[in-house]
Amino acid sequence: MSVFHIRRRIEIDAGHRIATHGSKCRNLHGHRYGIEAECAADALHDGGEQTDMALDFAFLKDEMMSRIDAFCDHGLIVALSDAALLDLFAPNGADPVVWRARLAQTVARDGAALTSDTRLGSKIYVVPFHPTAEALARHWFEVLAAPVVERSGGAARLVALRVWETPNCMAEYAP
Ligand SMILES: Nc1nc2c(c(=O)[nH]1)N=C([C@H](O)[C@H](O)COP(=O)(O)OP(=O)(O)OP(=O)(O)O)CN2
Repeated sequence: MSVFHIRRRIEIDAGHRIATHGSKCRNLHGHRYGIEAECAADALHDGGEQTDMALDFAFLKDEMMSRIDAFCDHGLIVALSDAALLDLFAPNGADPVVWRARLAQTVARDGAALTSDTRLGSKIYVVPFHPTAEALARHWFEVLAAPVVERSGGAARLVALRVWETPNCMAEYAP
C-alpha cells in the first residue's frame, strides 16, 4: 500500500449514447463528465523540479488534457459497433461501410479513433466498447497509465480512474 496518493480532476463536455441500454440512455445525449485520476507513490522525489512531490499536478493535468480532453471534449463518443449512429456521420459521397472499416482499422491499431472528417465536420471519438462510465474509466486508465509513470520518472503510478456521468453517478476502474 503506497503512502502518498494524489488526485487530479478535469471536466469535459461530450455526447454519447448506449445503444444497448433498455431505457433513456439509448437516446443521444450529453454529459459534463468529471474525470479523476488517482496516482500513488511509495516515496517522493528527492531532487529536481518535482522535489517532495509524487508527480507534479501540472504534469498530470497536461497528460489528461492532451490525451482525454483533446480527443473527447465537445465531441461525440461513439461505439464502433453502433453502425446506425456512425453512418449518420459518414462524409458526403463516402461509402459508409468502407468509411467504418477504415475507422475499425484505426481503432484496432490505436485503441480508439478520432476524426472530424465527417458529414458535418463534427468531432467523433470512436471506441471499441459501449461508452458507459465504467468502460470509459477503463479506457482512460489505459490511456494514462504509461504517461503517469513516465512524467513522474517512475515515482508514481496510476491506481484509479473515476468518471462522473452526472453529479450523482460515478464509475471507478482500479485494477
Ligand atoms: N452502471 C451504469 N449505469 C448507467 C450508465 C452507465 O454508464 N453505467 N449510464 C446511464 C446513462 O448514460 C445516464 O446518463 C445516466 O443515467 P441516470 O442515472 O438514469 O441519469 P439521471 O439523469 O437520472 O441522473 P441524475 O444524476 O440523478 O440526474 C444509465 N445507467
